[in-house]
Amino acid sequence: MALLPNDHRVLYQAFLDQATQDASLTPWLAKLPEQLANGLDRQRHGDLSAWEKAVAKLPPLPEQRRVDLNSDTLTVELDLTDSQQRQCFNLLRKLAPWRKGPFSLGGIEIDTEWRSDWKWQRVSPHLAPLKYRKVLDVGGGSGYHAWRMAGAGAAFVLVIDPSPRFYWQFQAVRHFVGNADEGRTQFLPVGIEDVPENLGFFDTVFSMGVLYHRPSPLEHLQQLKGALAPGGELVLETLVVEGDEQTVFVPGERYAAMPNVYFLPSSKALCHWLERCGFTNVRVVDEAVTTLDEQRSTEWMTYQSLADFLDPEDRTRTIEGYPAPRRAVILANKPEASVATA
Ligand SMILES: Nc1ncnc2c1ncn2[C@@H]1O[C@H](C[S@+](CC[C@H]([NH3+])C(=O)[O-])CC(=O)[O-])[C@@H](O)[C@H]1O
Repeated sequence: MALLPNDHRVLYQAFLDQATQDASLTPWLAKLPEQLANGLDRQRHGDLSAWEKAVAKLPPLPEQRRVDLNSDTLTVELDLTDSQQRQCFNLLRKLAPWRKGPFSLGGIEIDTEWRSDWKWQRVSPHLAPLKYRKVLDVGGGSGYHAWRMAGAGAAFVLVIDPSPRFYWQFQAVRHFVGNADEGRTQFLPVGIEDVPENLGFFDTVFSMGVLYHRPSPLEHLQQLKGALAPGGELVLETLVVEGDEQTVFVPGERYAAMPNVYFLPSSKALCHWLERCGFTNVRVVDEAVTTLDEQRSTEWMTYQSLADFLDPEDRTRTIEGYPAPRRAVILANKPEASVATA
C-alpha cells in the first residue's frame, strides 16, 4: 500500500471497501497495486494523460439529478447551463471513439458505435436474477452493461478491461452517475490474466465479446470458472459459426477487419467445450446475426464500422469472404462441488 500513487490508492480503496471481508480476495489484493500501476502507466499509453485531464476537467455537477440505470439509454438528468453543457460535450468528445452505450448525460446524447442495449435485451431475460449478487464483467468495455447490472440490483459489479480509454470513459460516466449506485459499480484497468486463479468469489461472471480474442479459449473458460463461486452462473457471449458439435472456424490474419480473432466455434461445439471444462446446465439462449443497425459509425465513433467490413455485394460474407458475424449467448453453471477436469 505504501508505494501506491494517490489515484491508484483511490481505486484500490473502492475495491477494498466493497470486497475486503471475503478471504478469497486476499491473493488478488496483494497483487493489485502493481497491476493498477501497469494498467494506468502513463509511459505505456500515449493518450492516457489527455483522457485523464479531460475527466478531471469535467465541472462539478449539481447534487440534484435523476439517474436511470434501468433504461436502454443510460440516463442522467440534471440541469446544466448552456456553457456547462458545452464544456461537458467537448470534454466527453475528447474520450472518443465511444463504442459501447448509449448514454444520455446531462442532455448530451452519446450515440455509440454499438447499440449495447440490444445485447442486454437478448441476455438479461435469461439471467438468474442479479439482485444481491457479486458480478464480474470480463472485457466490460466502457461499463455500459455493468451499470445495467447495478440497475438490476447487483450488490457489487466489477468490470475488468485492460483498455485505458474505456477506463476513463467509465470514470466520465461515473462523474455524472455520482453515488446513485452507492458505489456498487467498479472498474479495474486489468485483463482476465490478472485475476488470480480460482478466486471462487463471483456469483455471476460475464464474458461478452472476449472469447474469440483469446488464443486459448479453453483456458479462458477455465479462468472464468475459477472466478465463479460454486453454483455461480457464467454468461458467455461470443462470435459463432453455423455447424455441429465438432465445427470450429479459425480465420486468417483478420476477420471482419479485426486482428487477433482466433476460435469461432458453432454454438453446439461451444456447449461441448463448456461441458468438457466441467460446467453444468449448459444452454444456448440466443443466437443471431449482427445487424448493420446494431454496429455502425456515429458522430461519437467516426471510424469505419460493420458496413465497411462486410462484402458490399454479399452482406452474408465479411470482406475476407468468411461468414458474417453471428453471435450466441450461452449460460452455464459451475457445479456446487467443483469437479476436477483436464
Ligand atoms: N485480456 C483481456 N481481459 C479482459 N478484457 C479484455 C482483454 N483483452 C481485451 N479485452 C477487452 O475485451 C473487450 C472486447 S469488446 C466487448 C465489450 C463488451 N463486453 C460487449 O459485449 O459489448 C468486443 C466487441 O466489441 O464485441 C474490449 O473492451 C477489450 O478491451
